[in-house]
Amino acid sequence: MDSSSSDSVLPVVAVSFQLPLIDFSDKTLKPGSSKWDEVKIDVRKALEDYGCFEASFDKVSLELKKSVFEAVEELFKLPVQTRQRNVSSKPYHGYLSHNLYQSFGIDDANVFDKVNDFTRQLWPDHGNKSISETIHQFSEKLSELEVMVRRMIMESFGIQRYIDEHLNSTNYILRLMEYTTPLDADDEEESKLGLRAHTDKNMITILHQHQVEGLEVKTKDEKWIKVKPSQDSFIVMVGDSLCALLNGRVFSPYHRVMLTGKKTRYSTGLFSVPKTGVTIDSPDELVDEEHPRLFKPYDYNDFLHFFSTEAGRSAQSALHAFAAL
Ligand SMILES: O=C(O)CCC(=O)C(=O)O
Ligand SMILES: [Fe+2]
Repeated sequence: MDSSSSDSVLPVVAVSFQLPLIDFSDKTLKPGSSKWDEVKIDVRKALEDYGCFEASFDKVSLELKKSVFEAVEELFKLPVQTRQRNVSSKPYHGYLSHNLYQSFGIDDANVFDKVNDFTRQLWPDHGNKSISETIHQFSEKLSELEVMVRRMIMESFGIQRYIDEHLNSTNYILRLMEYTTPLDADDEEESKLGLRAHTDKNMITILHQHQVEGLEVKTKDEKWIKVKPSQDSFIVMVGDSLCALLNGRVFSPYHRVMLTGKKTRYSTGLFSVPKTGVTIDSPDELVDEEHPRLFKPYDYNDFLHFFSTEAGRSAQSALHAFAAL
């Protein structure tokens, strides 16, 4: 979400790489269990080193993923005037379209009535019950993975006493994305930029790419790596606001989408986003001599607003330009 550019010129070629793969499907994975403590260590390490990891999570079944992408294809077949009826009171939360990219945005996609509001925007007479159910189920189940990751990371940094307050301070938006390469594209081998390099501005993002590759992530040592699509897993990624909340202890990586070939690419992203009026401020527990406070407290909406300005878009890091001390 929230694309900005760190690359003004087109990009160095990415190399294939396997991100840390962490299993969240174990039935004994409950707070307090030994499995939980084991996984927590891996989560923290991956988020410190890469700002992201691959998560296998079988609560979202293959069948449910299949239904989601059938729904996604159906939604993108709607006429453009209909797609544009997906609007939101929040900036950038509705239907978006630029160059090869377009996406729908569904606020509070883990709440059935809200998903119903979305399908009613597109089918005003009676919505679309089956699509609403599919999207709701997917988001609700996937949000369980997102909550586990946030619990683990907060426990791991010794700030568990803020967990409930923190979890209550966010809600979710689900984005359904389509990337199309024009049929008359001259060179099939040449990569085309589907989504410019950016860091996400929210807390945590959970991505899933359906069959067609394209997602690339920049490592701390500035190498671009390709994240292969996998039908069994999701990519969990840190956004700038989690980085700020944790006083820079985790890394929010630049990432982008590069398209090769002519296949249409579909992906989904579940974003946990601070609610309106929430201030992001790192707890004192995370500040000491070795870790001086890095960011001033900020209102998430002010940060987004800064990001929509030329200064925000052109900054190497919008978070640092906006909030660094
Ligand atoms: O389509 C993708 O895989 C990535 C999308 C993304 O980075 C975003 O929406 O912020
Ligand atoms: Fe993103």
